[in-house]
Formats: sequence, structure tokens, C-alpha cells
Amino acid sequence: MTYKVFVDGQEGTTGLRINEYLANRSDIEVLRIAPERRKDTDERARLLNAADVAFLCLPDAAAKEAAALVNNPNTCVIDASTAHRTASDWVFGLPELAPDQRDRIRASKRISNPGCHSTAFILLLRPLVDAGLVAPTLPVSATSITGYSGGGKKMIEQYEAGGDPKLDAPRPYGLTLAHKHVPEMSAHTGLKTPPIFQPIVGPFLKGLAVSVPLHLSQLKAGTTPDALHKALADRYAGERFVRVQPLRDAATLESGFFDVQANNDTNNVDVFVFANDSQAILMCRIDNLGKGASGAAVQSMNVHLGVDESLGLV
Ligand SMILES: NC(=O)C1=CN([C@@H]2O[C@H](COP(=O)(O)OP(=O)(O)OC[C@H]3O[C@@H](n4cnc5c(N)ncnc54)[C@H](OP(=O)(O)O)[C@@H]3O)[C@@H](O)[C@H]2O)C=CC1
Ligand SMILES: CC(=O)N[C@@H](CCC(=O)OP(=O)(O)O)C(=O)O
Repeated sequence: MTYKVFVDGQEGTTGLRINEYLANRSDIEVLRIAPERRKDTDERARLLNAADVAFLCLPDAAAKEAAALVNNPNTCVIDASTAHRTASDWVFGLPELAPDQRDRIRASKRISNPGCHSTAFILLLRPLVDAGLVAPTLPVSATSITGYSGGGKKMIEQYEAGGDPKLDAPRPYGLTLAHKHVPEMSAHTGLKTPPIFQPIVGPFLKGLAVSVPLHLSQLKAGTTPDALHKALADRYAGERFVRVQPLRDAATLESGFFDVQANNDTNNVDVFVFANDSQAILMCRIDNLGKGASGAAVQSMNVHLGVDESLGLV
């Protein structure tokens, strides 16, 4: 069986990476749009409706427009933008979210691909909320350090042009306290209080780590670091891409520094619990262009099509 796939936004950061993942797949035929027609609505509509799977790798407004062009009931749309991540008629494309999430991805023709920061945040918090260790009302804060490819073509060009010394240092942003990932972080963890979320972009291409500090006294009475670690390890046991590292990961502690880039060029997710007797820092590491974007989109496509979930992914 060969599936037809169209990538709307094939020249962008996410679209190019998806095409790389698909390049060696004998079960996929990629429908290419002529470069000069890549913003021609009629041609995009034709290809969107000719596809079994259409990836939208576009800014939000263009993604909404593209979704509205699809009238073939057999086309599965996987939207990489923020446009549909909390929409009730779209399924969140994070197979590891909950035990029934793969069934939902398989059944739906509208899949929203999670944001990079929110992927890491949700994978840390959702199991702890589900296990009752973190109350849904707990006010949670998180920081994220990310490579500049998360900002798309414009930010990549800005960093790679060189010459601006401000870009040599990490740059905190999201200081309006309204980062676009906060709604999906709340919606898919069950946290009723929107997290305070502060990302930082640094002078490296890719790699991302979200950190969530927790006071154990604010968790379910008696929660220990072992209990936090066990809830995460139990949830992700058997997951192909999520690896819960040993409590207080010795390799990281010995080096003294956390390696944000260690999952680059993979679809892997590493989950960490660092803790003392009264406090913990949870950390989650991904490649923002891998599990944070294009890898996740291909994984959801695989789940939807019912083929091996890791096909084409490392
Ligand atoms: N970069 C990342 O790590 C991640 C990005 N995303 C999301 O994925 C989407 C794409 O992001 P990214 O790949 O980084 O963005 P880029 O800016 O790198 O690429 C976007 C592409 O869309 C094209 N485009 C813009 N408007 C239209 C239109 N109306 N019709 C057809 N094509 C259009 C652009 O064309 P042109 O080349 O002419 O500008 C460009 O090639 C965004 O919604 C983003 O939020 C999601 C997860 C991670
Ligand atoms: C460095 C940088 O700007 N990163 C982007 C996130 C990119 C991403 O994965 O999120 P979307 O899918 O929602 O675009 C940001 O924080 O807005």
C-alpha cells in the first residue's frame, strides 16, 4: 500500500524536515507543489484533497485557511501550527499523552501537532496529575531553553547572519506571560491554573529542555522523589521514544551541567527527576525539530495509518 502525502509549506523549517523523514519511505509518495505555485490556493486545494495525509507547516492563519480547503473526507490533516491544538474537534497528536490517545489519533482525520515547549511540559506533568500527585489546581511554573530553529526561517536567518552580539547570549522571552503554548499546556495536562511559562532562546540550532520546579510540600501529602519518578516511569514503560532516566541521573550530576542537545536528530524524549528531601526539578529534553515538531508529525501519521509507529524515525 502506498500513501499519498502533501506537505503544505514544504520549503519551511518544519516542512523541509518532514520531507527528509519521508524521503526513504517506500510506502509514501510525496506530492510536490511547483515552487512558483506554493502559495496558489487552487493548486494547494487540489493537492490537499489528493492526499491521504496532508501536513500543514504554515503560519496559523494560513493553516486555518488550508484546513478549510480540505473537503475530501479521506484526507487526514496533521497541522503543525498552533491553530487547532485546543480545538475540540481536533485530536492532539501526542501518542504518549494517555493510554487511549493512539486510538483517538487512529480514528481522527484532524490531528494537531503539539508545540515544542508544550510537548516537553505536558509529558512531565500529565502523568503526575493523572496519578493524583499534582493537584489540578496547583500553580505550576516552567522554564524552557531552546535552540533558535524553533523560531522558523526568519530566526534561523537572523542567527546565522552573525554580527549581532546580542544573539551571542541566551535571550529570555515570553515576558508578556502569554506564550502561545500556555493554552495547550493547560488543556492537555488538566492543570486548571495556567502555568507561568518562561522560555529562553540560545545561540544553538536545536535542542530543547523544559524545567519544572516543585516543592514536595505542595504535592499530595507524603509525595517523595521516588513517587514522582515512579509515576513517570510507570506511565512511559514500554514507550518507544520516551526514556525516564534514573532518579537524580548520575551522569548529569557528575558533569554538573545539563546537555540540552543530547536528543538532537532523534525523536527521543528524556525525562529526568532531580530532587532533595523537600524539592524537585523535573526536566524533559527533546529535539525541538524532532519530537518537538516534524518527528512528532511523522509519528502521528504512522499511528493514524496503522503502520509501525517508528517507521522513518530514529
Ligand atoms: N520551527 C519549529 O521548531 C516549529 C514550528 N512549528 C509550527 O509549524 C508551522 C511552520 O513553522 P516553521 O516551519 O518553523 O516556519 P517557517 O517560517 O520556517 O516556514 C513556513 C513556510 O510556510 C510558507 N507559507 C507562509 N504562508 C503561506 C501560504 N499562505 N501558503 C503557502 N505557504 C505559506 C512560508 O513560505 P516562505 O518560504 O515564502 O516564507 C514558509 O516556507 C508554524 O505554525 C510553527 O508555529 C511547530 C513546531 C516547531
Ligand atoms: C525559539 C522560538 O521562538 N520558539 C517558538 C516555538 C516553536 C514551536 O515549536 O512552537 P510552535 O509549534 O507553536 O511554533 C516560540 O517559542 O514561539
